[in-house]
Amino acid sequence: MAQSIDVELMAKHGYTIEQLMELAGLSVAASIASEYPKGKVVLCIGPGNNGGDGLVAARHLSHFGYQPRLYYPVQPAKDLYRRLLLQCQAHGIAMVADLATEVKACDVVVDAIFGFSFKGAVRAPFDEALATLRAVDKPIVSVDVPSGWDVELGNTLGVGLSPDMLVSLTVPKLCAKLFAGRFHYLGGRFAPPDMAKELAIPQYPDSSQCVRLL
Ligand SMILES: NC(=O)C1=CN([C@@H]2O[C@H](COP(=O)(O)OP(=O)(O)OC[C@H]3O[C@@H](n4cnc5c(N)ncnc54)[C@H](OP(=O)(O)O)[C@@H]3O)[C@@H](O)[C@H]2O)[C@@H](O)CC1
Ligand SMILES: [K+]
Repeated sequence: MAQSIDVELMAKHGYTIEQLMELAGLSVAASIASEYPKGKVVLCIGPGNNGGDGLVAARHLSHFGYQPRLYYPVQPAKDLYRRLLLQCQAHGIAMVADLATEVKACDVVVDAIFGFSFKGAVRAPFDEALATLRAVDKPIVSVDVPSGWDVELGNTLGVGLSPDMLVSLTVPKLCAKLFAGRFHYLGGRFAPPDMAKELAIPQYPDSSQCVRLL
């Protein structure tokens, strides 16, 4: 379902993954700016497109006056991610290695580790990262799907995060029904009108990149 929306947007409507990722990441930063005061944000970046959304969000958060830092333990050689990381570095966004220490000193944590393609037991080094984040007392903002959750069934493995904010992209995934945090936002404002109608996507206010659902 989630994957088929992506395919339709790209194969049928002419979008590129770079465009979708840019709008997705911008909407994550806009959602954060709607609810959390400016401060230190640690963004946990995974190895796929969910992580790419996080790299984009970090850059926009820096423009919005936040102090983002990246925990990015596995950096695939893919050109798109390499360029997004270069852009972050050009914005002076630091990389951090010790997640447990960093989260103690930050105001908000962004979970951009896994999205809708997560499956199976969590492999290193993300097993430890998720354990650290499960114990954290700072608000966590999950991008699209709380990491460790099955996209439809939720936290069936018992290793998933319990975010304070969930930013669903395009449409909430089935697991969003189980979200128990304070803020549920929708972002990724890219569906053309017919698709928006078919998927019953809520109206975004004016020029906003995000809309609060809960
Ligand atoms: N229109 C939209 O909705 C848009 C969606 N977008 C975003 O894309 C996201 C989906 O991205 P995605 O398909 O790249 O996969 P994602 O969830 O990031 O993870 C894959 C990576 O994780 C790894 N991995 C998997 N399981 C693992 C495990 N158990 N333990 C350890 N590793 C594991 C897996 O490794 P592999 O299994 O391939 O070795 C691979 O490297 C989506 O949720 C949304 O945020 C926007 O960017 C654009 C518009
Ligand atoms: K996530």
